[in-house]
Amino acid sequence: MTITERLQAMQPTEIGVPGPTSTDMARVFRSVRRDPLTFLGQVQRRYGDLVSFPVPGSPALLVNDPDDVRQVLQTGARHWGKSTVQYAALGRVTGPGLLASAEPNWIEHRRLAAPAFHHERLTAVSGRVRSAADDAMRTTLPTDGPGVVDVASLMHRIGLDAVGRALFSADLGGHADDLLHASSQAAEIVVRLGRSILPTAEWAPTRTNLRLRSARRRLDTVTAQLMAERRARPSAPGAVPHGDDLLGLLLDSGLTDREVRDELVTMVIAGHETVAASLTWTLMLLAEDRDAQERVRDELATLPGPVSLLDHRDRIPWTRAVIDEALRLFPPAWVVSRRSDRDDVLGGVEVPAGTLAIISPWLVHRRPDVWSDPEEFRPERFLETGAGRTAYLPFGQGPRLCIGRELALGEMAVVLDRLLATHHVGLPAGWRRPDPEAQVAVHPRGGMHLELTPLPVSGGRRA
Ligand code: HEM
Repeated sequence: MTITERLQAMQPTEIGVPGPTSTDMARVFRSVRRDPLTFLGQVQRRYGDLVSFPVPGSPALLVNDPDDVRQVLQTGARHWGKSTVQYAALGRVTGPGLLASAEPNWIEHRRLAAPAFHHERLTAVSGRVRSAADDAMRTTLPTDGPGVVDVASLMHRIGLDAVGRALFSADLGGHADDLLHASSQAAEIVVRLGRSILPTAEWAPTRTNLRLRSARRRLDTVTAQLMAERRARPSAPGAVPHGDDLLGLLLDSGLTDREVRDELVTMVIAGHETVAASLTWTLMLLAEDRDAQERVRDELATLPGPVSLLDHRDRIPWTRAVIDEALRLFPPAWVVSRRSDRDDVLGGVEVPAGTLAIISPWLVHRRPDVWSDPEEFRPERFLETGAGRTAYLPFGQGPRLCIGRELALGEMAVVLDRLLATHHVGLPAGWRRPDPEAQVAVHPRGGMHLELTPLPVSGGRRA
């Protein structure tokens, strides 16, 4: 590339879409990095449904209109791939695992992993998820009077353990601290890399690169141990050689150890932070709305036994509506991105190949033209048929829809069941909602400290 070509490539491509100028961006640069959610909301309000950012080279667009979102993620998905800074940063931790990978690897890996998320499999592992919740709560929840608990940290532990037990049939107890620490460190670096305007060479001995390398090494060690332990386990006569959970399926699939490692790390990162964040916000909303909380408790108490991973589908409509509404207000995956490999049309504007589309479920879920009183917690809206569904994508849309969706919804119902059966969730004195902080998922800044009060033990309480 000549110097002139390079200079030209540094200029934003002008396609006639409004948006902030380079000067505007320079002025708000620091606050954007600290609080991207507020910034995205502001630019949407100011410039509308298609907003252009002044980045060098191909256009970068914030895409808000539900029809355009569908075009990128679903209808035109074949031409909107994942070669974006966001997924390149993630790929530095997960490798080309399911979440970060592009075709053709992706489709083969998705097919291999799918049976681990089938309904029969989820029914079979419901008890394990329940035990993960019970074990973590037993040591954390107050037993003789109200106590303030950081439910964000509790939900993290449960989320990680549940992924381990459901997908790797492993009690991650021995590895949990290491995995939690390494995956949160890796996630934090991924976020930093994803927001950086200047790419750093991977080999450069920068502080970020060194920390990333150390987190990756620890993830490598734990996943290698999980694989070795499984290979050493004698298989039952007539059974699938390495077991029918995700780890077994991957080991029997002919993938290399590196590929299996990438999928395991992907599931740990994609599967525990998101569920933990969703549960944390759900508990906050229920603490703020005592009637909604009582209604969940009453509904769950009508079931003849403990909730299973599939009950959210049709047996507990109110609890499911609460979960759906919490995911609308606080979608943990607050941004997804795609890059086009051919010209397309968004919002009536021709966009060239190479365009970056940034989609924020956080914004789409708060559209006043689709959702009435969008900032209000109103689970009833999800009991009305089809309400707002065209502008609802906590798990994404189209072919790259979250593979863990059913597991996640099931886990949320199971954890709510276990916690609300024994404790009332309330607001501590001097309560102030924590600010949402956009990391890999949207977390409450500084944790979520709620007051948990043991309920009087009733004779009819379910086991
Ligand atoms: C409430 C919890 C969860 C939320 C909100 C969530 C959200 C999402 C979203 C929005 C995507 C699409 C990303 C994109 O289109 O670029 C996605 C993909 C994915 N999620 Fe989840 N997720 C959750 C739980 C889980 C769980 C429990 C697992 C597994 C244990 C998981 C594994 C994945 C994987 C592997 C992908 C990539 C799928 C593919 O591209 O084929 N997620 N998730």
